[in-house]
Amino acid sequence: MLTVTGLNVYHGTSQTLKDFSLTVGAGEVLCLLGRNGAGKTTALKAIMGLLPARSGSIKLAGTELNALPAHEVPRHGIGYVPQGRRLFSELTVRDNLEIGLMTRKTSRDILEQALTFFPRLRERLNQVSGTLSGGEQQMLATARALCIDPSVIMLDEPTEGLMPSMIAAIRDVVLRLRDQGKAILLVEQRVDAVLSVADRVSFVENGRVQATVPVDELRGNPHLLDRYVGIA
Ligand SMILES: Nc1ncnc2c1ncn2[C@@H]1O[C@H](COP(=O)(O)OP(=O)(O)OP(=O)(O)O)[C@@H](O)[C@H]1O
Repeated sequence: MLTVTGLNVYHGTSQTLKDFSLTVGAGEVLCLLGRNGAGKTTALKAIMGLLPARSGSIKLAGTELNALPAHEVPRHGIGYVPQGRRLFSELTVRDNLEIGLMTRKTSRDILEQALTFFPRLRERLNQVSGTLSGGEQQMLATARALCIDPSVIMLDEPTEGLMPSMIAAIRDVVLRLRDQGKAILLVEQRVDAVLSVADRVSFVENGRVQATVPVDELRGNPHLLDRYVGIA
């Protein structure tokens, strides 16, 4: 469904993505795992058109997205939950979700569907989003991404700083979305979280995907974790 091929991205003269390639299918969770600075966030930003790629291809269901202006990319059905959530913190929960709806002019039914995943948000629609707990803010950022009715959802470290019960709640949502046939691209540092949610894992090192393995294979090969993330 989403196929990224040979992406090259620079920050100034420094090359941060080198021939970066991945593919994630409908009903699949692909996790990007790698050390700090490996290029995981850069990859998601480049897919969203937030960073220009000098070369390479980003295809969603056969449509080329590379070089589209950033505001066009979500309209093709890629939902993005950035690291740090990037909510409009002065606005209410409802307003943040409305902005999601406006992005792709999706119907109110989609908002209702998104809220079925997050009953806590439904109870707090009129609350100013900056006053939500960290876990609730993560839920809102995810719900906002769902408001564009995406076929692909990309989440950048969604469990960062959350307590275990919230981490479990986010994992359950990711698995339910996968079971609904969404393609999910997840950047996640916590190996336990990766093992519990991923179908396949792509190891990112120095701006490249060095290896992609099914998660079952990873369980039997702790040396891969040691090599690419320094933990076994
Ligand atoms: N705006 C920028 N200007 C210059 N260099 C940048 C910029 N943003 C990122 N980089 C560099 O690009 C490289 C990849 O960064 P990126 O944030 O993609 O890594 P990451 O794998 O997501 O790391 P982390 O796990 O720490 O979030 C790093 O060396 C980083 O310093």
